[in-house]
Amino acid sequence: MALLEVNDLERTFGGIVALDGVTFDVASGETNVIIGPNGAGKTTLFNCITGYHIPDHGTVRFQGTDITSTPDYKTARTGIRRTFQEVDVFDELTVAENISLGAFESSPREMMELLDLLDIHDKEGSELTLFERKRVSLALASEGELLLLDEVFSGLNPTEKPAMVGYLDALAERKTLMLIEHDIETAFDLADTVTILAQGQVMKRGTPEEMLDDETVREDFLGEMAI
Ligand SMILES: Nc1ncnc2c1ncn2[C@@H]1O[C@H](COP(=O)(O)OP(=O)(O)OP(=O)(O)O)[C@@H](O)[C@H]1O
Repeated sequence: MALLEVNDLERTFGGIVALDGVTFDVASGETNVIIGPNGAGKTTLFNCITGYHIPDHGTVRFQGTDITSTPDYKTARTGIRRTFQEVDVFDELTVAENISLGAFESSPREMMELLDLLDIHDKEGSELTLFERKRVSLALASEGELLLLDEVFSGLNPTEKPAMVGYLDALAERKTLMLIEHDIETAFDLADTVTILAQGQVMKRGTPEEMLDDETVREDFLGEMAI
């Protein structure tokens, strides 16, 4: 059984069709990267998986349970956690205090160590760099089994990007990851599977190698990034 099963999801906003029959599975332990042009429906898909939006049609199942109508504050407890493009860390709290808000069932120490946060545990949120804030929000999300990560690389400098790939590789050994990513090279570096979303539909799903082997995908979606 797949960890996440998305079946025939549809979501419209007024006359705009954001998701138009999206179906795919994510296996436990898989790292799935979602790519696609602006307005493709990537964020709406995350919103429907977490229950921030309820789809007009279709189902989302997590660990075999139908969570389609479960609101987001409850899906977090079922094991789906999310990070946002706008990093949500409390400025007036220290790193350790921020992480204590993550409702960890076990000690968060392992995740703090993995994300190199132990040395800065007493630094206040307001003093953190963007890279540090992103690692705090990753630690907070890491209590989940399935982590939905929205553009984790945006705003990072050329030294921080490969370091973040390293952190995500380490996280991927313990968790199932879904990432929305605009940088194709980074996406393909991390992905076990890639999902191309366009106009609210899954255009193709497969390994990075399968994407690169597909001439239509190369021409239509990968552009000059496909070397
Ligand atoms: N709350 C909303 N109200 C109205 N329209 C929305 C809303 N959320 C999304 N849309 C529309 O749905 C479509 C899909 O948007 P979505 O944000 O999911 O795309 P995306 O692939 O995440 O885009 P981007 O890469 O630019 O973030 C777009 O046309 C968008 O304008």
